[in-house]
Amino acid sequence: MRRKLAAGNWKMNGMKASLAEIEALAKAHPDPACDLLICPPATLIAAAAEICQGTGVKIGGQTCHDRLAGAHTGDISATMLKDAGASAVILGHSERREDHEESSEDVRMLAKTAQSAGLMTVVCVGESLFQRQSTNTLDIIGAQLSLSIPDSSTGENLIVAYEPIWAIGSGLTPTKDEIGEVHDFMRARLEHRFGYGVGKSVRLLYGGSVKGSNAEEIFSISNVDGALVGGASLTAEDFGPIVSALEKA
Ligand SMILES: O=C(CO)COP(=O)(O)O
Repeated sequence: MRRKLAAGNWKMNGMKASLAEIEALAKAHPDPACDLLICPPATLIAAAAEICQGTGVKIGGQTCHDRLAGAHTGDISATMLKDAGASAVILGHSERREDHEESSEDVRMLAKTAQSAGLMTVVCVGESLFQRQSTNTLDIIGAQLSLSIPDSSTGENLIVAYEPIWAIGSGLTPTKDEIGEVHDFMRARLEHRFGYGVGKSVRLLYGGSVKGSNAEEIFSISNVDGALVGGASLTAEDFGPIVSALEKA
């Protein structure tokens, strides 16, 4: 049985004062029936990890470099994330694929390095609106999956997040059938590539305008093992109802 996961991606949001939200989340869910992960900006990782020690909340990074150390000004390595107390890292988010021109091949290198450093990797895939309207979405997702995910992946070090780019921060969400179609397809692809056991154990998250009001419906979809939440993960008040819906799913 895959343990469900509610993950929050704070993106470039959050100051020291925002650590109170993580503390409140941990307090509100002292013994959560699902895994909880918050990925704050890098500046808050060490302090957040300290606060979360002994709680059900884990802390993650939002990206890392494909080398573990060296002359790379401004970058952060997987081992640094680990050293700061992170146990996971989001890789290949569409905002990084676009803003930093990260290709799927780049994402695979990052994931390979992060996995070798002992981090859980949350690899993001998703189609643009243009791709959904003009081509076969499953072809896009299939190509991203095969190119972005390293062979070193297992059920313990890989999570895949399906985030349709047009649903991120837009208030738009795909229909239940559309999400189900992509998640069933991703499950079949992973089983085909890694074998039934590993393919079955990789958790698949949906991301894109998840809120307290639509969480229950999204979590009822087959092969949706949780969510990667942006805006609604920034406060305990908004994230709490999503966590509660997942605990009940
Ligand atoms: O990009 C996302 C999470 O990584 C989703 O963001 P929103 O939940 O704000 O749409």
